[in-house]
Amino acid sequence: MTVAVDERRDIVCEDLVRIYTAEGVEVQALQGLNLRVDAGEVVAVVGASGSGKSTLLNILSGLDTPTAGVAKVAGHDMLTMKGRERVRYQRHTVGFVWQQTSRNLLPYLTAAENVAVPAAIAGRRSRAERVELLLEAMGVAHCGDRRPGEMSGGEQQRVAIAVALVNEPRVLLADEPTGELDEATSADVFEAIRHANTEFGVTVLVVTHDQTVAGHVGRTVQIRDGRTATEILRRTELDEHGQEQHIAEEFAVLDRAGRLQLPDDFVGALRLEDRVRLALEPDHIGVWPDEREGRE
Ligand SMILES: Nc1ncnc2c1ncn2[C@@H]1O[C@H](COP(=O)(O)OP(=O)(O)OP(=O)(O)O)[C@@H](O)[C@H]1O
Repeated sequence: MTVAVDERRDIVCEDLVRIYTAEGVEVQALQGLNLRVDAGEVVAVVGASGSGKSTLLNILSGLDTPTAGVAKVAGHDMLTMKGRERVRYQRHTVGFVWQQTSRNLLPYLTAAENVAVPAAIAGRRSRAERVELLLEAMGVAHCGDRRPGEMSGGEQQRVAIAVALVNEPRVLLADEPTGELDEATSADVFEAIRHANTEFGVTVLVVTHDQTVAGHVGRTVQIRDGRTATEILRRTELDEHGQEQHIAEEFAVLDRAGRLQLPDDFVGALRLEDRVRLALEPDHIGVWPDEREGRE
């Protein structure tokens, strides 16, 4: 039974911890993060600067090793993966898109050549057709013969997605893919990422501080202080007039130990601090401020 459940999960992080030690000072970048992404999902991890987003992506891409916990991508264990498995993993299992366009594309090659490079390294046949198909799918067929310096930032990132997809990865990881773009161009890039999911079936994890990503993905996970805090799930329903309604609902993440992090605005609205009163009701749990006498 457990195997069947794991096969559906392309990304599993359980109690993931990453501690950096710099000049004798410890920084806990990830403090027991929990995250699960099912095969075929598009999930965004959103958080403020310093919340641990890049640390998470570096671990999932096999560039960094966690200090403790579980991190698995498409069955590969990020804590134990070494040498040849790591190379195979980075070449075939995952595709990456980074914030800096210069990290995604080689400046002296055209878009088509950039897409062809990882395919050539992997020894793929029929490369030209695959390159053409991907540039077309990402809406940048017109950029095939241009070098990165001759394309807009948004076009470069869409070519970068094509590069990431060329070896048919199971998972696409994107770290701030719109960090250097304006809002309209960012929306195009997020749509291209979504299109990669619907057309090629790739599971997607986008890490960003850009809250507008929520409008483009099925699930947005909020990360705070190296932990996943709340989630927003989007779904589409038909109303009584047959019109599509987009519904976004916020959920708190409950970890395996039963810990729950309340959203900041809930805590602020009721001025909750230190201790709260709990009551188990038939279908919900009540949470109240601690208003015993003597408390301010
Ligand atoms: N190599 C490192 N050595 C020491 N501390 C680090 C290192 N990398 C990251 N950190 C610290 O870990 C924490 C999380 O950093 P991380 O880069 O993952 O955050 P982030 O959410 O990606 O931030 P940003 O959006 O600014 O890139 C921060 O406090 C950061 O200073």
